[in-house]
Amino acid sequence: MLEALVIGPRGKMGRLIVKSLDAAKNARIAGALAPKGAEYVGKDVGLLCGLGKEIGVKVTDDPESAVRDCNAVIDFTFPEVSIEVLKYAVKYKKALVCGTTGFKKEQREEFLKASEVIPIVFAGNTSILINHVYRILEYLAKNVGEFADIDIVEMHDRYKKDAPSGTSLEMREVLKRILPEKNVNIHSIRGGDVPSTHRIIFNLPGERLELTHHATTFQCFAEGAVRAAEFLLSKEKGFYTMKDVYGIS
Ligand SMILES: NC(=O)C1=CN([C@@H]2O[C@H](COP(=O)(O)OP(=O)(O)OC[C@H]3O[C@@H](n4cnc5c(N)ncnc54)[C@H](O)[C@@H]3O)[C@@H](O)[C@H]2O)C=CC1
Ligand SMILES: O=C(O)C1=N[C@H](C(=O)O)C[C@H](O)C1
Repeated sequence: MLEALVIGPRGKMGRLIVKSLDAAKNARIAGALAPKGAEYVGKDVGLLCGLGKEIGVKVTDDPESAVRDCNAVIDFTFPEVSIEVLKYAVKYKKALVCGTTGFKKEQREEFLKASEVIPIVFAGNTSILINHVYRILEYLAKNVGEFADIDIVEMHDRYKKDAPSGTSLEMREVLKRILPEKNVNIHSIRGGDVPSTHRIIFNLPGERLELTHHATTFQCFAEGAVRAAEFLLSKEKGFYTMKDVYGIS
C-alpha cells in the first residue's frame, strides 16, 4: 500500500495531490511537509487541503521524521526544496516522485546520482497525454524533422516562476535526441490564469502542423503523480520517467 508524504500541501499541486491520494484505492496520506514555521503546521491535512474531513494526520515542518515515516515522497515545490527533500529520501531509502521544474543542470545530476540508491520518477510533466505527445514528437522528428522549422510555444499563468516550462524543455530534449543539430526555439508566455498549454509547430514550405496540449485543470498532473508513486513501490533503485509509469514504449 502506498503511504505517501506530500511536500508543500498548501501549494497548488500539493493540495490536489492530497485529494488524489485520498481518492485512490490503495493509498494513504502518511504525512505532509510544510516550510519551517508555517502557520498551519499542526493542522489536520484533510482540513487544510479541503477534503472536508479530518484524516488524523497533522502537517509537520520536520523533514527528518516526515520522510522516515512514509514509503514514498511526492514533491512538487521549488528546486532548492526538492534538493533538500532528495537528501532525506536517500538517507531513509524512500521512493521519490519529483515533479518540480526549473532545475539547473547540476541539480538534475543530483537526482541521477541519487537514483543509484533509490527509485526516482523525475518528470517535468506527469499528464498521460503529454507523455504520449513526446512519443508523437519522436515520430515527427524522425520522419519530417530534417525538413521542418520547429518551434515550441508554452503558456502558463502569471504566477509560474520558471521559464521555459519543464515540459517544453523535455520536448526539446526528445527532439534533439533525434535531431542534435536542429535549432528548436521555445517561446514562453505568462499571463492571467492559463493552466498549461504547450504547442509544437512544424513549419514546412506550404504546410504547417501544430500539435497542442491544453491542461484544463491541474488534476491530470496530480493523478499522474500518484500513479508514479504507486509504480515506484515495486521498483528497485533507478531513474524512471512517466513513459515507464504509463508503459509507453
Ligand atoms: N511535473 C508536472 O506535471 C507539474 C509540475 N509542476 C511544478 O511543480 C512545482 C510547484 O508548482 P505549484 O504547486 O504551482 O507551486 P506553489 O507555489 O503553488 O506550491 C509550492 C509549495 O511549496 C511549498 N514549500 C516551499 N518551501 C517549502 C519547504 N521548505 N518545505 C515544504 N514545502 C515548501 C510552498 O509552501 C508552496 O505551498 C513547480 O516547479 C511547477 O512547475 C506543476 C504542475 C505540474
Ligand atoms: O503550472 C505549472 O507550473 C506547470 N508546470 C510544469 C512545467 O513546467 O512544464 C507542467 C505543466 O505545464 C504545469
